[in-house]
Amino acid sequence: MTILDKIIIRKRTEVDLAKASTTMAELEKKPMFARACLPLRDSVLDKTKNGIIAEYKRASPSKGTINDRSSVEDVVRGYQQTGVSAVSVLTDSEFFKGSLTDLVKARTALQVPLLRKEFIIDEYQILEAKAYGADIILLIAAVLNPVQLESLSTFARSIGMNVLLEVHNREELERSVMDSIDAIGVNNRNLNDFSVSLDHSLALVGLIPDRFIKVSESGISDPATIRQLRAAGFQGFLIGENFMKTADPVKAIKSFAASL
Ligand SMILES: O=C(O)c1ccccc1NCC(=O)[C@H](O)[C@H](O)COP(=O)(O)O
Repeated sequence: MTILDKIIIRKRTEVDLAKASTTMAELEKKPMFARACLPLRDSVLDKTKNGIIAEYKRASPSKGTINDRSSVEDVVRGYQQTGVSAVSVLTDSEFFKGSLTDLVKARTALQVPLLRKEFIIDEYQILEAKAYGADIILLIAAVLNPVQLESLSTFARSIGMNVLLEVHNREELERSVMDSIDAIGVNNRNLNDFSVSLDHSLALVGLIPDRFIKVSESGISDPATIRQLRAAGFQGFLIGENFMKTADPVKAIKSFAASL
């Protein structure tokens, strides 16, 4: 069984438990649910911003604990000060030590679009994302078939959320392109064996239709890589570990952004 299989099995249980404790109607009544989501496209294309989608990431299946000392608010505020286009917060607790509380803390500290980084398999999690302050949801082609993708992305759009579709190879991209998504992210990390290669982004960028925002995800650790990805056609760059693994993620992103 792969790590992705294990995550999805766990997710089904988590969603059932969450539904039993808070109804969808209750989520819709939460104060943050009523706010209008910030558009990812505008922020990524804003020339005064740097295209980085900076991630708050405490731990991961591939690396174990990355940083369990830095506060969410301090880190995301620091990210925002360096001109990032968006911030990503992992909300999975079992494998990434994240939470919906982290998401709310980030929302309260931020004015840029906020991504709920989660393994979404059910509309309930999309309502949760909005109720806890996210503007963007992630849908992963490796765990959702086209019918599920269409249904979840259409639902997210119907409540005003932005949709980032994540693919890892050509087959996933070709079966998943649809009008109900806003952005396509190519994950350089193979989620089954954790190997990372920029070649995935470079091979797929030319196949992504221009109407979608193009994002390269994972394993980005130096400004020269951003320049290479930009030249290849990417507009957004999702980076977590490179900043979070340092003692001071804000200092790390400041020096990274200064060299862009
Ligand atoms: O990061 C992992 O080990 C991982 C394992 C299994 C599923 C997802 C995983 N990561 C989620 C992400 O997509 C990354 O956190 C994100 O792209 C940032 O990557 P990085 O800059 O390499 O931290």
